[in-house]
Amino acid sequence: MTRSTRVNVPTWLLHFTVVSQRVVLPDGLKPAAVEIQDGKIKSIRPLKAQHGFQDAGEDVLDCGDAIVAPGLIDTHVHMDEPGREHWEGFTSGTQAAAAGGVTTVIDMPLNNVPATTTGDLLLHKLHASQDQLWVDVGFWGGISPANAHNASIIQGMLQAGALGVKSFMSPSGSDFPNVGLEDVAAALPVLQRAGVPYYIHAELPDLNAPEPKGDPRSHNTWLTARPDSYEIAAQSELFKLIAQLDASASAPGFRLHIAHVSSAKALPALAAAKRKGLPVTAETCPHYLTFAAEGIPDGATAFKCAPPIRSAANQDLLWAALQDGTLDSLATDHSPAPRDMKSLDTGNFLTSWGGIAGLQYALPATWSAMAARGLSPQQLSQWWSSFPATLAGLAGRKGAIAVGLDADLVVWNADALANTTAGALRHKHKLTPFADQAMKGQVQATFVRGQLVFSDGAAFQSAHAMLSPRPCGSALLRTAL
Ligand SMILES: NC(=O)N[C@H]1NC(=O)NC1=O
Ligand SMILES: [Zn+2]
Ligand SMILES: [Zn+2]
Repeated sequence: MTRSTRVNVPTWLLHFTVVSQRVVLPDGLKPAAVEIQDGKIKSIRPLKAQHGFQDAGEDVLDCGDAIVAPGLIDTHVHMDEPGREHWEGFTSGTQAAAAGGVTTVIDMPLNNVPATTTGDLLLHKLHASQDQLWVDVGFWGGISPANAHNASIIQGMLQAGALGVKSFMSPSGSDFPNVGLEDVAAALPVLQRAGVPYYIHAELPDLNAPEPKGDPRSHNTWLTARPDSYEIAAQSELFKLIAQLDASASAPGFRLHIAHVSSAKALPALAAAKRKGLPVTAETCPHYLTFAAEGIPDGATAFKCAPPIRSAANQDLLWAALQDGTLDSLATDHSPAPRDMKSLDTGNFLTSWGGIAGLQYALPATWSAMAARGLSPQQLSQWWSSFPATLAGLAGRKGAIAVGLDADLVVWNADALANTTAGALRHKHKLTPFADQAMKGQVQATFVRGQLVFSDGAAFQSAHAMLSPRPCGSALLRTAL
């Protein structure tokens, strides 16, 4: 299959060498010269730190001490198009990604309308995305009670190019019905045989829970409405289902992936499931790692998301779980909405849209907190590029700086502050809890398959790396990889 929206840029624009004293390579942070041709990494040569790069015959983009890393792969983004492009949309969403050093996003099957639950609806979304993509974009299909029991519809989504599928176990807040355990159980063997991930929003609500009490302007009221027990219960039920599968029937690439783990209390069972060898992985998000419930002001609904942001003590345990491998990756769950849906006039956490806009700030939010903990840029690339590429089935093509892979690169300064003013923000809506935060990790340039899609000032533009004049991202379809 060759279905693709790739735009061909003349190859003479795409032969140059990126040089830096700090390139994130699979075996460490090193001085290196990365040669790019035809959108791929053609060669990687070591550099002597004290000498710099000297080869008169090559077009060199010298990044000095800036970090050159694999572009980030955000596997959890709601672009909301078609149908809710007034919430975000592919143009603003992928421009924000580019400005944030995110070179690939995988779009969720909701909150676009209708939700992406058939192959035809995926093609409809693909059509809507045409000529709007500034970074590469893949798609998850959606599993709801309406298609979970129909293997040919699920296979149809995969044949149309979905990289895997996604379900909610609690109401999604939009028009994508949540599944029950019987639906998950029906879909799992189909996904297992197909070798694709099953991404799950794992909160299992207690249907007998009383209506939330307390001041609706207090984040604490929202927190008590979405207790840790919802995450614990959902994961526990999922692990039981996964354990019942015939492991020998799993094609490579199949796994259950737990979206946005917020509760540290769910981590011991997750770690135990992994120790048993169950095909389970999990992510958390920058907002859970950088904000704490104690610090959320009354009425500040920009912070509302599900599962909710929990305590500072909980946050420390999420960091520990990332470091010990219980959590595998990071993703933003970028889920913006128009201002009026965030109940800013009343500050009511119970009526506000649940969803945080953070796509453009993935790198600085993560890095600021990592730098404070003494963690390394390689570690950031593991959580933001390497594992996400594996999850999305893109590991042979993206997620590392290695010969033969797509030249998806982010050049970033580890010490400079990111510009977090509204003027620099490319999201369609400027409401974000990261607004005006002092965060280290300034993205200086972003390359998607060798094409410059973002440059902070003129420093990284040259005759050989000119800012792309038009959307040059591709749709990443499973059937065309
Ligand atoms: N519908 C939707 O995007 N929901 C997301 N928002 C959020 O805070 N958690 C989600 O799963
Ligand atoms: Zn979710
Ligand atoms: Zn989401």
